[in-house]
Amino acid sequence: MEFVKMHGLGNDFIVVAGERELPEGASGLAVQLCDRHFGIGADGLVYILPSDRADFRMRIMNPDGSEAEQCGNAIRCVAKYVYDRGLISKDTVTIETLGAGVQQLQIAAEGGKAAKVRVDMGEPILNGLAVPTTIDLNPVIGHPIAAEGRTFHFTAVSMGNPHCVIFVDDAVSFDLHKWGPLLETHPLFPRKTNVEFVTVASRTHAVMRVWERGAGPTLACGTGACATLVASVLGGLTDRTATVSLAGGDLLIEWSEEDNHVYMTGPAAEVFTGTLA
Ligand SMILES: N[C@@H](CCC[C@H](N)C(=O)O)C(=O)O
Repeated sequence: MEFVKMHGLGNDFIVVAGERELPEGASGLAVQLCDRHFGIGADGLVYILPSDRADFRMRIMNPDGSEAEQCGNAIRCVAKYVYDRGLISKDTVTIETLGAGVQQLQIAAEGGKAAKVRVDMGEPILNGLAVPTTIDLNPVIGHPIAAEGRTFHFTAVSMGNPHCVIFVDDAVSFDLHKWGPLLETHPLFPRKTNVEFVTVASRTHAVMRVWERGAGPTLACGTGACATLVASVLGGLTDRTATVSLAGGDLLIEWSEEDNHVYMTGPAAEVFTGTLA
């Protein structure tokens, strides 16, 4: 099996192309290959597949073997993979996702290789039951969530996958490893959730740290950055365009008033290629 190791701001993936469908056993393979000691090591196993609705289709498995509906950093890597290998002859590409429909991506190249990608991430889902949470409100803003004697307040956003956004005094020093897993598996989120801890620095800048569903702490989360911007706008904390700073670097996020879509711009990088015996 040929693979390419890629990343978006340090959120890293094993990317496999050439299959027609998600292979049986992909879940077990993700657990094995994503392991950082006994495998290749990655935050996800990504398959690039043919689509009858778009140029390509993406499926992504988390390191715990669960399948995610969408991944903002992986979709930029998929665009880079197909652009750099000449699988598309234009600087736009459409990619079908499991949970966020078909997305349009615009590639900015440097020296013939994709360097940055702007992704139309679609409309955020704010209906509590649709995120999904167990809360029948639309939207769910500043709702209490209690764990181990502490109560946080969260905004629920789905970008195809669920996010629980919590504003804190200092996202960088926040105890992600303690609270992340408790909130990821909280009963308010029936399909578990990604958890973002956010500090707003200015109207155009938020700092975020993420605990990802099925993956734990990662250096960046594209859908999480989109959910962060949406929650910040809903809370009146930022403008509709802002930079979200993650441990691995910055993403520019825009929530358009015109079409209600969220647009994410950021880099994608290839690290090495390999063959699995
Ligand atoms: N890193 C991602 C999100 C990957 C999926 C997530 N762990 C989930 O289960 O929803 C991103 O960049 O969006």
